[in-house]
Amino acid sequence: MIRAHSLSGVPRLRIELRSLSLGDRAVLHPLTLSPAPGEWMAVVGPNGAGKSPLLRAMAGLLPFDGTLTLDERAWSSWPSRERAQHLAWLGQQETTAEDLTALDVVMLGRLPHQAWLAPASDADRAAVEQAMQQTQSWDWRHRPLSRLSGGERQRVLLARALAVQSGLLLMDEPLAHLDPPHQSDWVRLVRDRVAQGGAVVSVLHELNIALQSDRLVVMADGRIVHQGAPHDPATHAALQEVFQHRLMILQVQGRWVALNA
Ligand SMILES: Nc1ncnc2c1ncn2[C@@H]1O[C@H](COP(=O)(O)OP(=O)(O)OP(=O)(O)O)[C@@H](O)[C@H]1O
Repeated sequence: MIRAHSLSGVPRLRIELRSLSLGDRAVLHPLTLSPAPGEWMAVVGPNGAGKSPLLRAMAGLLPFDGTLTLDERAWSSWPSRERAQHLAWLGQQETTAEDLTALDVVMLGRLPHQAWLAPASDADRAAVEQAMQQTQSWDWRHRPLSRLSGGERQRVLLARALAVQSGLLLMDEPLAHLDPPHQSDWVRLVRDRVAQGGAVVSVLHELNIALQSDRLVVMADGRIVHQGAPHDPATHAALQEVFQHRLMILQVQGRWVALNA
């Protein structure tokens, strides 16, 4: 596998949230979260727990009552271009211009690095090729997004996020549509990112993948009910609790796995 661009000066992201409302409903309640450089954090919990709103708030995409800081400086006071260089986002069911080719879509990830209306540089082209090779999407780079399968499309959108070469990578259900080998590739990509000093936060429904992260953030009813390592019995207890004791958490060949009970 091609190694990721080496990351330096990864800023510390921190959210201190008092509440977040959608419409007239408070869907998140007081919480604090701060992914560390060199850490992969997996946010898990049942449907409707508030995982997506939390991630969107951390990416500066949803307003909330509280503070969001990068290196202890208010998110809103950072120039938008610098924010976009530091933080890459992969959302759920993202729509983008479907008639763009896969290559053009991934090149959008380089916008934060390009001067206004400037053509792509050699560094931009290299970053795009690297990201597309990493996600095995390079071979169909000239195909429009509308003519790709769900998993192929997801890999292009993942490549776009990787091409930013940001220190912070936030991904909401990144494994949607990915088959098991590509899920394993995704784990390797994330591991590579954090080995370079990056911070990765992912919302995951795949508990077996989440159990390979550095820290599980377990949510229920708009709150973080536990944060801990995958091997920690307290983490297993929290997972059992939020999933109504309908899991079996076992160790198989040195790895923790969750099975439906
Ligand atoms: N537009 C909206 N207006 C009001 N409430 C909403 C809206 N969107 C979501 N909610 C509510 O916000 C809460 C959090 O929902 P959300 O789907 O974002 O959580 P989640 O943990 O990401 O769930 P899932 O695993 O189903 O993706 C739920 O109670 C949901 O009903």
